[in-house]
Amino acid sequence: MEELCGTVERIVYTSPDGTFCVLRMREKDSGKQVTVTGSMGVPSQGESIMVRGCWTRHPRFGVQFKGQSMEVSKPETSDEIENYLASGVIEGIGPAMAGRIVAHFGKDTLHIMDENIDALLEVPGIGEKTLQKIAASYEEVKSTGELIMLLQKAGISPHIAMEMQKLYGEDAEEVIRNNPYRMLGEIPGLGFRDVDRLALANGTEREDEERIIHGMFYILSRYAVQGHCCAPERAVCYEASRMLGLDEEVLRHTAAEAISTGEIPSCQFEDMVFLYQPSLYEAETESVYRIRELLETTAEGSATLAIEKFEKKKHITLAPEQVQAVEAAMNSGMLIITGGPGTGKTTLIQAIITAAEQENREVRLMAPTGRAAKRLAIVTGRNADTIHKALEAELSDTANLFNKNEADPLDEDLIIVDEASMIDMSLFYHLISAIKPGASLVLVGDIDQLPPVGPGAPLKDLIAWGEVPVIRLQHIFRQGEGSGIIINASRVREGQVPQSDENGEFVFRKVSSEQEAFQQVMELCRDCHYEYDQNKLTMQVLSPMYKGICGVDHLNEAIQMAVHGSNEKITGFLPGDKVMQRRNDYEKGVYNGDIGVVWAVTDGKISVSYDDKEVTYEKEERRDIQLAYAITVHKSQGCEYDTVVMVLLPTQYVMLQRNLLYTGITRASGRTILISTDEAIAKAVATHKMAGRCSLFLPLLKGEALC
Ligand SMILES: Nc1ncnc2c1ncn2[C@@H]1O[C@H](COP(=O)(O)OP(=O)(O)OP(=O)(O)O)[C@@H](O)[C@H]1O
Repeated sequence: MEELCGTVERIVYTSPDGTFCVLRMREKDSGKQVTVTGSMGVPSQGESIMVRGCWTRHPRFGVQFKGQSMEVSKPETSDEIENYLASGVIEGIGPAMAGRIVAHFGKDTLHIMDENIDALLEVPGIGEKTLQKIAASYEEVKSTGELIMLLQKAGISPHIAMEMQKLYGEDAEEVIRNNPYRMLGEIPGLGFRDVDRLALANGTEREDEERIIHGMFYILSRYAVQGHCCAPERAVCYEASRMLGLDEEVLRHTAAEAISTGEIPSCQFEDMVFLYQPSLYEAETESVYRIRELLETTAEGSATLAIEKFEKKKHITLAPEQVQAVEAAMNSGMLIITGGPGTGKTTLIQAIITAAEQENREVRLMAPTGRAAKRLAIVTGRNADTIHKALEAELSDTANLFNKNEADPLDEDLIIVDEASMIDMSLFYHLISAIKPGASLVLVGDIDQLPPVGPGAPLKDLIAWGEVPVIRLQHIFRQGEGSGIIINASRVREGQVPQSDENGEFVFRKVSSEQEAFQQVMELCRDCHYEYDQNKLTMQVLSPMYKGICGVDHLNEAIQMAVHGSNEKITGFLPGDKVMQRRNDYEKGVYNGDIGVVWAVTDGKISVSYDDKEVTYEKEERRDIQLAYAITVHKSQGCEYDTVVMVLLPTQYVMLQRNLLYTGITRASGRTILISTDEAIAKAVATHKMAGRCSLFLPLLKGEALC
């Protein structure tokens, strides 16, 4: 073990649970910049830290210091103090002001601020008002000092101390000593492992019941990240016993009690007990009741006239299954329409809208992602929202609130949701809870695509149940442009290897190595003049994974260098970079998956031009965007591009699945170029079984599970 001291210059990456980070640190002794990684909590930019750990060599990123634990120390030298003040930790002091203060007081700055903060008035630019702001904020920072020390011993960032101070005030320390696990879900960014370390260091017993129960919920949350709604009790107890360092018997005993009191929700199926996180339990069990209610709704509407009107207007004749779908949408409480690209789903949505309006029924259109909602709005010429927006969701790190719900449902009589295969169990529950009595729901999707990112696969389960009317669209209507892609999509769906077509709409470029695949992608980018804005937005490179030579991270790095003609890796964003929004931001009006081009980077602010608006990101918001020259197939779900370049390689073996290949190649409307090996494609088309998702939604619908 070595100790490394220095100042944090940049936080490069923080894991979503706030435990792991990658940072650049200016080492105190050598003055060199070093990369530090590790699960040791996340410090703030500008802070002085001491990290214990060892040097390692990362295959791609080179030499790094792998930290095991970290302590944040009070800044001492003038530079350290300036960095600390410039980090924004104290309200009213930014980088320029920090420079002026330290230029005036040098390394006595913090001492002077402790003893006589009024002296700051001597610094040019600080008047009474600013002084008051700084003094109040500094007082707060100081009063959290002890708390910071307490947290630091458990390797937790000082930022968490501020959050705790805000929420619990002077009771913060008491919470740590007497009820630490309540902080989970109350303090954003604090994960179970952090709280557990803190709790154990402050007197919580290893066998403490709260510790065991929250430990089990943590294990269940890890299952949820992998797509599972619940998990077998035995598996959860086994994993929790290992994680908590306790005997499995102790775990089982506590679990049995918590299950009997309902503290840990559970269901029984085929002689096995399955455990849930409370929100997913509610979602699976309550959805079953809501679906039964929906199925009891029998609207009585006629579609005949509307169909005739629609056919005349569009100059087409609806196929029998399309007619059946319009009629079913008018007469049932719930309907599922599934079909691949070009099978007439959008046409059907339009026909259903015409029929509903003929019956004076108000329609609401939605989709799970902002991109999909936008596309739906364009093709139907009507307003379409994300499901979250329609349900007036207020999302935060610690809670999700849906203002449209059973008590205050949506006003419309017919809710049509496109891309429904992307809806996870929780969102599905909130959606059907917000449908008013007597209203109907039509879910439209392509069941052969990837399952939702979140836990569960409700559309698939509902189809498998067999009680909800399902219309399967099989006939491919789209001819001409893009049909080569559709034919190959059908081949993949049926387990056959795709083939290049004559029109060049679907090109299968066979390669024999990862390196060759990488070169092909780079050549294509060059040939397609990927550096020009126009082409950047119409062509999209897709890869199944982030890691590897042909992973999204490396491709983005390489394409960014090529676009800017640089021989060195570029850090951050430059004007001209293609970027993607990573979360829904309703205030800015940009959504997860929206793609734009950076047009200016000034004072750390990044201005991005999206197709219909321009958005500026403050320095601290830069994590909301990422380079998007290449994106994952999962991220591309619900999107459509002119040209798609997709790589699929044997090294990405966990991702070699039929539905992933299918989803990737069907993202293009004009041209798909697939870069792969015979071996990888053969494996992908043959791997049909979705990685199993643990959920009792289907048995619950069938009445086979007991809760
Ligand atoms: N009954 C029909 N007769 C003739 N053409 C049809 C019929 N239904 C749909 N089409 C045409 O087929 C094409 C594809 O239909 P549509 O866009 O509705 O399919 P889709 O399933 O929504 O496809 P995608 O998912 O790729 O957007 C359109 O040009 C549409 O006008």
